[in-house]
Amino acid sequence: MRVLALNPGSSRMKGTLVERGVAHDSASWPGADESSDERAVDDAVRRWGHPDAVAVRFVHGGSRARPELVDDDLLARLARLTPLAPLHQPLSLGVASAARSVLPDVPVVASFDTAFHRGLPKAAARYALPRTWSERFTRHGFHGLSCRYALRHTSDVLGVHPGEVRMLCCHIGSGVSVTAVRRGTSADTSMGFTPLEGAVMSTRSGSVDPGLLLHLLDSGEVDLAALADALQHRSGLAGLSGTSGDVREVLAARARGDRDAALAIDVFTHRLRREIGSCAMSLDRLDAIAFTGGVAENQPGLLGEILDGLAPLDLTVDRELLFGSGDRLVSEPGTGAAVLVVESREDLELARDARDALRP
Ligand SMILES: Nc1ncnc2c1ncn2[C@@H]1O[C@H](COP(=O)(O)OP(=O)(O)O)[C@@H](O)[C@H]1O
Ligand SMILES: CC(=O)OP(=O)(O)O
Ligand SMILES: [Mg+2]
Repeated sequence: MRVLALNPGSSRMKGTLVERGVAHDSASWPGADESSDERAVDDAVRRWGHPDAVAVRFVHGGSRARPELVDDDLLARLARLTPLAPLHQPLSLGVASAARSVLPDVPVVASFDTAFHRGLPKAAARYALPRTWSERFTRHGFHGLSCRYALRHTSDVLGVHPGEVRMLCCHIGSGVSVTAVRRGTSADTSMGFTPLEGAVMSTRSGSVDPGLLLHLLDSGEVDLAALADALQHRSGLAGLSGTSGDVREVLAARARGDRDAALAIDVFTHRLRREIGSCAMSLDRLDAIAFTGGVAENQPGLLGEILDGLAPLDLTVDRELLFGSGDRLVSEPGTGAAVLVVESREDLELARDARDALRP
């Protein structure tokens, strides 16, 4: 089966043609409005021909545990989740609709980041809110397709069944999250009801004292729309450094001696280590830590800074391997938890989901 896997990110849309589990070619297109979605799908078809299926990554699937075939009803239901993932959901809805109109005879399958975290124990999934809220508004977790691939890859490298691996998956891209994986599922994760919770991100704040948010609203400093805009688009590395939030720009500014950029990186790495430390406590032992996502894959220097601050985890990282390229084990063998850098292959997981969803 030839699957066109589409992964709309906040900065760009990535597409891959996957045939029988093997990625043939990938491309990316700038996002994102209706016409650019159609252009991207048109371009993918021109490059790679008609696929047998299209798979689209949706960050938020609510409580859905499995991929689903897209129809008008599903799109309408997923559109209701847009306020919970405003940087991502509209892009996925847009490109799924574009795929249906460009390829009317081809099935389109929606895959959900949230599905991997369906097994979150209640202790990790619940917020300590009044009962009527704590049952309705639970922690979902995101970057699930990325975690699933990282688990698959890590268990291959370690030579053990995925169900036996106790690991952390640290996804460091525009969005940043840490997930503890046990028995093949999520034991805890840093993102919550929305992909705004947890670590500091490119433009997202990550966790902020809810008391501060109440104060900002109550004091009239901002209204709800301005607060949402600030937390989603103008916080994180962008807010602290005064750049776009692209890690490359922040690191370049720090190298020029910019103090705001240096502080932004310090806050980013500090808060990420805190999430790593707290997720590690959900595991009875730590076999591996996998680092994945655009920043982890391309910025070994910054990854080294993060790893340098993880002394209590007793990791032994080989600097030469760290500064290598491609998927690699960067820890010294036989010295505690394995440390891996893994390319985020959400595209392969998307294709797998499409095959599963369409299997007769
Ligand atoms: N050499 C590089 N190439 C691409 N992205 C890079 C590179 N170095 C750092 N990055 C960072 O990776 C981020 C994108 O990561 P990615 O996982 O593709 O994010 P997303 O899927 O959320 O858009 C960019 O914000 C950028 O800061
Ligand atoms: C969930 C999320 O933040 O995804 P991304 O890193 O692709 O923006
Ligand atoms: Mg991504």
